[in-house]
Formats: sequence, structure tokens, C-alpha cells
Amino acid sequence: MTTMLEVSDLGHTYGSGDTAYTAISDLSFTVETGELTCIVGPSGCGKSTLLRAIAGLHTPTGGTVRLKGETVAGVPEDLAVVFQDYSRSLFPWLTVRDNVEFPLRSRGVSADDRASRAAEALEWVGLGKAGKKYPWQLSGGMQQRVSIARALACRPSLLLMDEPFASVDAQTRFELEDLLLRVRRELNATVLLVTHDIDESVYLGDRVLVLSKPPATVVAELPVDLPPVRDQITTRESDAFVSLRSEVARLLHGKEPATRSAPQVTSEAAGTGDQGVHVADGGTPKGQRTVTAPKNRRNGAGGKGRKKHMKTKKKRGVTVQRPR
Ligand SMILES: Nc1ncnc2c1ncn2[C@@H]1O[C@H](COP(=O)(O)OP(=O)(O)OP(=O)(O)O)[C@@H](O)[C@H]1O
Repeated sequence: MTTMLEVSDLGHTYGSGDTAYTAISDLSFTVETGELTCIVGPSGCGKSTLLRAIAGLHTPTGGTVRLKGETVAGVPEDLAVVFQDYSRSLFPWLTVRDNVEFPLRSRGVSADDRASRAAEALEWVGLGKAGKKYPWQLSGGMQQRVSIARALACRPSLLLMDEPFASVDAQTRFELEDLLLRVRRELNATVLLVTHDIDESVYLGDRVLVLSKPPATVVAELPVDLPPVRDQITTRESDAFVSLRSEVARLLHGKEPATRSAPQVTSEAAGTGDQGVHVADGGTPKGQRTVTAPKNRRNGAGGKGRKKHMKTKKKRGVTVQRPR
């Protein structure tokens, strides 16, 4: 596998002086090509700030983002974003097909290619017959399918999704989750998806990154060892799923990994002991929370520098690293 996205020591502070607010700090991870990575974190921890930095929509105040090895400065051409609020991201005066074609215009795609790529993307999301309708003639779930089709029509190297299913009802959410799993399998898409929903992160992800309270950093990284083809009933009932979602919940709330058979965290932990210690419920003292190292840190200079201050402990197969 090759690395699609590399986020290194990312930080972002809004404002300056007395009103400065650090939303994310010292945040590092990688996403491999073809992987679906979910990010879950407490409300207001800086997930959108992170995604905006990755999408080149704002310049982070620290660290770097690399897409296919290139430092992101400005919005990369081969990246697409799906936002939560479909009603504000689609143009009501354009037909569904024209909405899907819209970003292709600015990329200089010919009219014929635009039409065929839009038709193909609408087929992928099950809206092959809806091209001539307007967004306001569609249900919320269908509108979000249009947003997904529009992103896919760009054939992005990386698809970013910011709470993409948070504004639809539960049944539609399940349908859209399954649609995403199918489409990413068929297209071998690389996806980074932010969600508040622990179950959703486990159901969709190949890997779940757990963020801390602000300033957000990565507190844990869990591979999701579930079969690639998932099912809303049987997968969610399985012991492996229940165990993983509990693990994510524990880490999100600043708890220790549980003691039963563990989902494995493959990445080695690392951290300064100062940055990764804000826990979701505030119950763990600063300096005592797990920080897992992104793969790119394991052998990198930053990782070595940090690791010497840390001691490693294995619990439930989860590598836990604490400051000495
Ligand atoms: N433009 C801005 N200026 C100042 N502070 C901001 C700005 N944008 C976001 N923030 C603050 O940064 C913090 C992180 O915001 P962000 O929207 O990234 O969090 P989030 O995790 O995506 O939130 P949510 O869970 O509600 O979706 C919040 O406290 C927010 O108030």
C-alpha cells in the first residue's frame, strides 16, 4: 500500500493574543491508498478544522499536510469533500445532472466527458434516472446521494466526508452507509470520514482514529478487523463489532482499554505527555492519556524524540504509552 495522505504535527490556532484559541495541536496520522479511515472525537474538538486544513481551505498555523507526497497549499484538484449540509451544498437552480457536472467545468473537462462522468456517478449512487430533476424535488437522503455523486465524478484521489450522514433519518443513514461501503469497494476509493457516531465509525472504517478534546490530537488508532462486506444487522450484532465500539467509546471518554480480548492497535504510541492528554470526559489527569503514534512517526525523527519520554504498556493488545 502507498500512503495517500500524511498529516504531520498539524496545529491550528484561531485568532491571536488574548483571544487565541488552539483547536488542534501536534496531530499526526497517515491514510493509505484504498483505505477508509474514520475520525471520531468529542463535539467541538476540531474535526472540521482538521478537514479544512486537509482540503486546503485554510492554512494550518503549524505542521504539514501532504497528499500523494505533495504539500497541500490551496485546494488540491484531486480531492473532493462531502459536507453534512447537502441542502446548502447543492445549487437549487441547477438540475441534479448539472450539479454533478459543476465542479468538472472548472477542471476543464469537456462537455461530453462531463455528461458521461455525471451519468456514471449518478448510476453509482442509484440515481441514474434523476438527472433531470432539481434538488428540491428529492428527499434529503437522495440529495446527499447527489453530493456523493458530485464528489465521485471528480474521481478524487482522496474523498473527505464531514459528518456526511448526520442530517438524515436513521433508516436513510443506514442506506447511505451501505452505499458508501459498496461504492468505495467498487472504486477502491480512499476515504477519510469524520463522524460523531461511534457505531458508524466502526461499521464503516478500516481504521478508527480517536481524537481528544481540544486542542485535539490523536489519542488512539484502532484497526477494524471486521469482514469488508458488512451488514447493518449481523455486523452490528457481532461480538467483534460490540467489542470494538466499546473500545472506541472507552478511549473517547478517556478510559483505559478494557481487559478482555482486545482489538489491536497496531501503531506504536508516542506523545509528549502534554499534548494528547485532554480526555473526553476530563476524567484523566493531564499527562496520563494514551497517544498513539501515526505510522509515519514510528521511525521518524519526531517519533524518536517523543518515544524516549514515554513508557510502553500493552493492555488488551492495545499499545498504551505514558509519559515517564
Ligand atoms: N473561524 C473560527 N474562529 C474561531 N474559532 C473557531 C473558528 N472555527 C472553529 N472555531 C473553534 O474551534 C473549535 C473546533 O471547531 P470545529 O468546528 O473544528 O470542531 P468540530 O469538532 O468539527 O465541531 P462539531 O463536533 O460541532 O462538528 C471550536 O471550539 C470552535 O468554536
